Amino acid sequence: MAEPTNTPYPPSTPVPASTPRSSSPAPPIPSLTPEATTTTIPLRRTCATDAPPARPVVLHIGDPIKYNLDTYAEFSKAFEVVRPTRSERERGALIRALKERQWGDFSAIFRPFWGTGGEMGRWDAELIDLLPDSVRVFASAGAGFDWADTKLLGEKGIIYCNSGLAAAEAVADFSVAMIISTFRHLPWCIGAATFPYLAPGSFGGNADGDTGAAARTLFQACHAQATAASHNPRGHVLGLIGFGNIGQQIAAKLGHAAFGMKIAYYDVIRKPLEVEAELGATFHESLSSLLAVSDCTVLCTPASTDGKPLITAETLRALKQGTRFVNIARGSLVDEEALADALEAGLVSSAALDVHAEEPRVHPRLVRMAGLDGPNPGRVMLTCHNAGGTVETHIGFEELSMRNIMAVLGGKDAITPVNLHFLPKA
Ligand SMILES: O=C(O)C(=O)CO
Repeated sequence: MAEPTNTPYPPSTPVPASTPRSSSPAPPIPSLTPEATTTTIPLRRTCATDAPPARPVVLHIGDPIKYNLDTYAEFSKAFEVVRPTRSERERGALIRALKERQWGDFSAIFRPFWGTGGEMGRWDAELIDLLPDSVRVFASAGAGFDWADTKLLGEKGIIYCNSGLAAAEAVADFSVAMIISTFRHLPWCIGAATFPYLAPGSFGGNADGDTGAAARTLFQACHAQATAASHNPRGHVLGLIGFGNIGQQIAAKLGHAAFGMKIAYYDVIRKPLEVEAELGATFHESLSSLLAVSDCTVLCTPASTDGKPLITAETLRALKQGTRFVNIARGSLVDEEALADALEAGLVSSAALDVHAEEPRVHPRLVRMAGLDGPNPGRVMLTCHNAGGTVETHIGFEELSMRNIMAVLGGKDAITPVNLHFLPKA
C-alpha cells in the first residue's frame, strides 16, 4: 500500500463529511447492486455533436456505491453518473468507447472501490490521450496510484486524487502485526502449531490426523527455541521509509506511547518539527543513513514513478546487520531476489511482505523461507496485499472519492490531490 507522503498529520484526519464509521454499515440497497445498476442508471449515449449536458457527467468505473448512500444521493443529484458495465471497462472496449466519444464531454472519472474498476489496466498515454478536454478530476479508491500516470494526467490539466487518507489506519494496524512478526517470528510459531495437522503426510503423520512424533517435536522445538530468536520491540529503532499518513500512524502506534520503539524516518520532504516532536521521530537525510540505524525498516512510500525498485542489492548493503524488513507499500519497490539473498546471508534476519512484485505470484524463494525447513524456520511472513482491506477503508474510499469530485467540480480545492505539481501553471 503506497501513499503520497505530503499529506498532513494528524493521522486521524477524518474523511470529510458523513463517512459512517460504524463497524456494521448499512446493507446495500437492492437498486444499487451491480446487476441492477445498468438498468437504474442508464448509460448516456451521447456523441460529440450533442448539446452540452445540463449536469456534468461523471464516468463511474467499478462497483456501485455500497455504503455511503446519503452522499451518493447528493452526488448523483449534482452529476449525471454513467457507469459502464464490466465488459465495457475492459481495455479494448473502453478504448473504442473513448474514441467514439460514447460518454460525450464528461468531467470526472470516479473509481470508488479498489476491488473493481481496474479492468482496463494502467491509465497510461494510450488511455489518457483519448480523454476529452472536459475531464478535470480523476478520483480513485486506493492509497497507491501506480495504476495511473498521474504526471501525464496533470499535464493534461486533470487532478488525480487518491484515497490514502481513508486507508491509513487499516494499513498502519496491519503493519503493527507485521512488525511484531519480524521480532517474534510469528510464521514459525503458527506454522509449527498448524502445518503438521494441515499436511500430516509431510510431517511424519498419517492422513487420519495422527501427526506423529515429528509434529510434537516441531511444537516443542518452536516453543523452546523461538525464545532465543525473539525480542521485544521496545527500545529498538523503527525506520520508516516514507512519513505520510501511513508512516505517521505507524509511528504513533509503535512509538513511545505503546511499544516504546524509537522512531526514525526518511522522506523526500522533511516533515514539520511539530510533527516530528509529537511522534518523537528523528529525520534522516538519506536512505542509507536510515538503513544503517534501523532495527526494523518499514517501506511505506509510493511506488517509484519509473517503476524501479528502491530496495536493491546496493541499498541493502547499507542495512544494519541482522535487521528486519517490512513492505506494506508496493512490491515493485523491492528487488525480491536481492532481498532473498540478504535473508539467506543473514543480513536481514526476518521480513514481512504484504505486497509482491508480480502479484498474485509470490516469490518462491521467499515462500520457502516462510516454511519450517532449515535453520531459520518461518522467518518471512507473507500476506496477500491485505493491509488496507477493511470495511472502514472501503467506506472511506467511497466517501473521499465522491467528496473530491464534488469539491473540484464545485470550484473548490481537491481534498487529496497527488499531482498538482504537474498541472499547467494558470
Ligand atoms: O490502497 C491501496 O493502494 C491498496 O493497495 C489497496 O489495498
